[in-house]
Amino acid sequence: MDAQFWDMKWQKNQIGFHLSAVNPLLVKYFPVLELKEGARIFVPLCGKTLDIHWLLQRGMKVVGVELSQIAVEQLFSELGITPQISQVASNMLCFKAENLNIFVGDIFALSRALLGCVQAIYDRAALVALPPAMRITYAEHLIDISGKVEQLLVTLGYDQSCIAGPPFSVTQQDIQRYYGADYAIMCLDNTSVAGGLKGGVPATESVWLLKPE
Ligand SMILES: C[S@@+](CC[C@H](N)C(=O)[O-])C[C@H]1O[C@@H](n2cnc3c(N)ncnc32)[C@H](O)[C@@H]1O
Repeated sequence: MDAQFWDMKWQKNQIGFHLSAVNPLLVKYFPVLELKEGARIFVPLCGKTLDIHWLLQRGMKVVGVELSQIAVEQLFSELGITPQISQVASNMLCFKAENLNIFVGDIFALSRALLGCVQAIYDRAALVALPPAMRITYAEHLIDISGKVEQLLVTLGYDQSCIAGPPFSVTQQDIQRYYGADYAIMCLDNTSVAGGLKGGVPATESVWLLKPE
């Protein structure tokens, strides 16, 4: 899954991962993060998720990173906000508005200095969008640039032999391997995906709270 793969998805509007409503799991479990109004939350691989609208309405400051400029332009357009756009690194733009910074580029090119201070991470369809070989690097990079803040993580579990990802199946053992050395990992929810994944493959959506240790 390289940049070209995701660019094509956005160009062809093949964005089945994009929910047409705020993720109910975010609404249900956001309070466990115990964030104060004005806290800054990082949404990696953010697409144009409506969850960002909801977080802003909750008084959060949101910072995201997304490869596709199409996605980010649509995000701001749907928010009804005109961003200020600046080139913040040779391979990174920043779309900026009040309480909202979205970096357009590869998360692996996002530094701690660019990201700035964040109090929490909300990962929905980010870890599971990455193939197994990239996930350890992603988890280490996320910890490195965020300073190991708490995470609300949403994953999918299913029989990977039935369909190819993304989204990829991520097990509890995987999460333990990626994050177990740095976080206490609590499973908050396991819910069957209604209708299954891509043509009905039974799948479970899980919510995890990762608390820094
Ligand atoms: C499965 S989608 C999820 C989007 C969003 N989190 C949501 O819930 O709708 C994954 C997104 O990550 C973006 N992406 C993939 N690899 C990336 C990378 N290395 N850096 C930044 N964004 C990336 C893709 O363009 C895509 O929009």
